[in-house]
Amino acid sequence: QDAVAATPATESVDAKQGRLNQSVCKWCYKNFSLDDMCVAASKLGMVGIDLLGPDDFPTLKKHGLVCTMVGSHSLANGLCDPKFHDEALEKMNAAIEATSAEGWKNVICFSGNARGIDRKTGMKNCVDALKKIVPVAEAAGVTLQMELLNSKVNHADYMCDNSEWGVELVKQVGSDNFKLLYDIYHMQIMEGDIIRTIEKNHPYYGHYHTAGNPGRHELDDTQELFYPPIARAIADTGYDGYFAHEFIPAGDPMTGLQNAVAQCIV
Ligand SMILES: O=C(O)C(=O)CO
Repeated sequence: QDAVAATPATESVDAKQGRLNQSVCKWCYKNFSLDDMCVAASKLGMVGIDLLGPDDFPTLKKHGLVCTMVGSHSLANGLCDPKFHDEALEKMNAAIEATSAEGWKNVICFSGNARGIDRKTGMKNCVDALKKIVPVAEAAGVTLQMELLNSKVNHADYMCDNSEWGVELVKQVGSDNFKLLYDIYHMQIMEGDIIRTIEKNHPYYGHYHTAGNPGRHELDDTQELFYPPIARAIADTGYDGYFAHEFIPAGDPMTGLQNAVAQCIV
């Protein structure tokens, strides 16, 4: 059977059989309650759900799941622009506290949009903000993760839109508690060369997101990324963080999720 072909609904899929700790983003399943998503994630052997906040934590815990990436500040109003520093840092602080209280690991952050700020100045602004908050994250045992997003299709003007800029930022911040969220869909759009890039930069990547490209839908054979070897390459780096699916289902949502999980059991 082809690796991307649909797994028969009768066949059970258990992510725990593979090396990657799989997770899923709730925002892609707007018609499902969090309770229903937790049931589905547990059934597929996933360890948790991405991009939620403290109000959602009791539901996750009821199902024995973790929040694999906790939300914080706005994506467009981020750390490259000093006018958003106070608001972003306040939200990151609160997210770090809530995450650490559960013994969980990750809080997301964003460069935000450039709004005319050049990349060198934007990096300095990000470093200034991160140097203030990274000690808080270190003390809490939490990793802040800046997401790499495409600025071509979905997030025009977003500054942290390529690995080279992101990796340089991680080097300048210089803490194990600040890494990049490497979104495979977004980076396929911006730079491609996915497996080689992961092999080269994996120490700087602390979290992964998936989706098919083009379209940001299922990891099926209508799109160009072949996920089994990508997942294998990530596992082969010795990665022990989380690997979260973040595609918007075009077909039956739970069939698509089951197929995605099955392909990434490596
Ligand atoms: O909003 C997006 O495009 C994201 O990938 C957030 O994780």
